[in-house]
Amino acid sequence: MSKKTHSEKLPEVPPVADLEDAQQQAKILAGALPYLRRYAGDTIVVKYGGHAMGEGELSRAFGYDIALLKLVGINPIVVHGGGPQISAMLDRLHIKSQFVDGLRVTDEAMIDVIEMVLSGTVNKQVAALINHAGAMAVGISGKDGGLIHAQKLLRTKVDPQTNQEIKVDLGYVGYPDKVDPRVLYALLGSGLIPVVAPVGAGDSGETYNINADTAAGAVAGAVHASRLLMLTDVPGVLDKNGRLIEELSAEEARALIKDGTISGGMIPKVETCLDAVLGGAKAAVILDGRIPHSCLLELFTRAGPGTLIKA
Ligand SMILES: Nc1ncnc2c1ncn2[C@@H]1O[C@H](COP(=O)(O)OP(=O)(O)O)[C@@H](O)[C@H]1O
Ligand SMILES: CC(=O)N[C@@H](CCC(=O)OP(=O)(O)O)C(=O)O
Repeated sequence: MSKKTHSEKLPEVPPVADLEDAQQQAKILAGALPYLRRYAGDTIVVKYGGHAMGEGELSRAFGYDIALLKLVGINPIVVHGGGPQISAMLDRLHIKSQFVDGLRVTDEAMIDVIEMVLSGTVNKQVAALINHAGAMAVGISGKDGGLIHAQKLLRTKVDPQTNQEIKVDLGYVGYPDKVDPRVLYALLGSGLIPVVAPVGAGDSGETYNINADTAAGAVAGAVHASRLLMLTDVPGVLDKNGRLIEELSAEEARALIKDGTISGGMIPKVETCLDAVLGGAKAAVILDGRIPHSCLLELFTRAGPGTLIKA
């Protein structure tokens, strides 16, 4: 029987064409040194949005980025979404979705399907991407280890006809009112990378569907993450003319939500970033997850490609 070496299990390393290429690679690695030092030992929460989950090369690059962070001494925690994947499954079951301010109204028939897609299919796919890159990721849901305790989210809206506030019932949509990070520390302490599905449990053990941005922000706060990276399918927050806004203060962000420039799924994303930075995170960034290696570009180069939200 042939003896299996450790290196046989590692993912393929791209071939280096010649010395010039090798020197270029070495230069890039050396250039990353100040950043490696800056983040050594830090916890970084990465929100991997359903729209950012590309096919093939792109998702492989994401898995490599997260594995690399771990291997250089950073503690990454991934909180993933799965909105488009949920919609596809609900469509197959002929169940219609309705959204209020970017949140999916979730009735009793939908919550089981949503939990199945998020904690089952998507969670395992994301963990597998990281495992394939040579690190060890463990997929859990917010219900595991009592990580995310949730409460029903209550929303009100102003009725344009009567100008009165009306209650909007979003069903089993929850918000994380308590996060117990012990299970995350246990995994991180064992050299593992937690991959978290955004569902939580209520007082009676009922399941709540939590917007993944909100879940990521709550996790980032609970572990005092130094950074929150939000990967999505646009270059960042865009202005009225579709141009990228590179930096946003809390005040500017609120004004853009109010005047409708920021709408739909971008609202919980920006609100989460604001909560994170106002709650003590050093920075929160909304990034284009369609750019390969966007996490590495953001953390280890000057060319941070998205919108930085500051307090
Ligand atoms: N001002 C804005 N800048 C960028 N995107 C915006 C803006 N307002 C609304 N959006 C929408 O928000 C979407 C991102 O949110 P969402 O669909 O929930 O993504 P994800 O699945 O990554 O969480 C974008 O695809 C875009 O359609
Ligand atoms: C309440 C609510 O809207 N939950 C989201 C959970 C998934 C999610 O947020 O996924 P993305 O990050 O890919 O958008 C949903 O049902 O789509």
